[in-house]
Amino acid sequence: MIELKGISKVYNKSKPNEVKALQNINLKIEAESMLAIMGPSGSGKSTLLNILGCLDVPTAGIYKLNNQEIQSLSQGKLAAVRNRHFGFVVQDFALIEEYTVMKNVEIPLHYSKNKANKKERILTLLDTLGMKEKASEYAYNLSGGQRQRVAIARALINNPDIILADEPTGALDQEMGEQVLSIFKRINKEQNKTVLIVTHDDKIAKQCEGIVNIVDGKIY
Ligand SMILES: Nc1ncnc2c1ncn2[C@@H]1O[C@H](COP(=O)(O)OP(=O)(O)OP(=O)(O)O)[C@@H](O)[C@H]1O
Repeated sequence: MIELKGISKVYNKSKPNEVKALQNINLKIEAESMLAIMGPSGSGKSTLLNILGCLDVPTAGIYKLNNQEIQSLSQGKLAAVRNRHFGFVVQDFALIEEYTVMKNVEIPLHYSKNKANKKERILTLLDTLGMKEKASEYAYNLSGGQRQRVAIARALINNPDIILADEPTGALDQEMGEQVLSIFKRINKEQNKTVLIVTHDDKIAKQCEGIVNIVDGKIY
């Protein structure tokens, strides 16, 4: 499903502060797999996730998604690929605090053509994540684990086939982290979504099907 060939990313190219964040990355990710991406701080994990999720483009190399080369698409076409295929979850949840749960999950639908049965779809999704009864609650009244469930619902509302999660359990205690991981496992197994999780936590990584190790911008 995903194939990276010779992907490199250089920030501030040819300037004194040039950083080679990724160097000659070759990686194949099968559809419906669940992988952890691990590596020391600054090793290039977020850069890789941003390129995979079409939030950024590589400096060199080929990125094929479902056999289509996407590394040199225009910004507009890249955004369309991103909206159609990817859902994002981040460490600090990135919810709008003064919005209700319902309104937070609705945000990606503003950019989607498929607005049919909006309320029903959101409630069904919240139900599968154990958050239906909190639909009218404001984000600022939720616990960390509940916030991450809402963020996961928001990532899923457009029915993407790939979930990219950057340290999704990093702001949660062990128990909440385990619960959130079990949600990702369920999404992977029951909804057949590909799940890629950046994590520093060995316990989380061990529960994935495979681990991509990055050191100094290279995969080992
Ligand atoms: N926008 C940017 N401009 C310049 N340099 C950047 C930029 N983003 C990241 N970098 C640099 O690229 C390298 C890789 O950063 P990246 O954030 O991908 O690492 P990471 O493994 O995700 O780190 P962490 O675990 O600390 O989040 C680092 O040296 C970082 O300082």
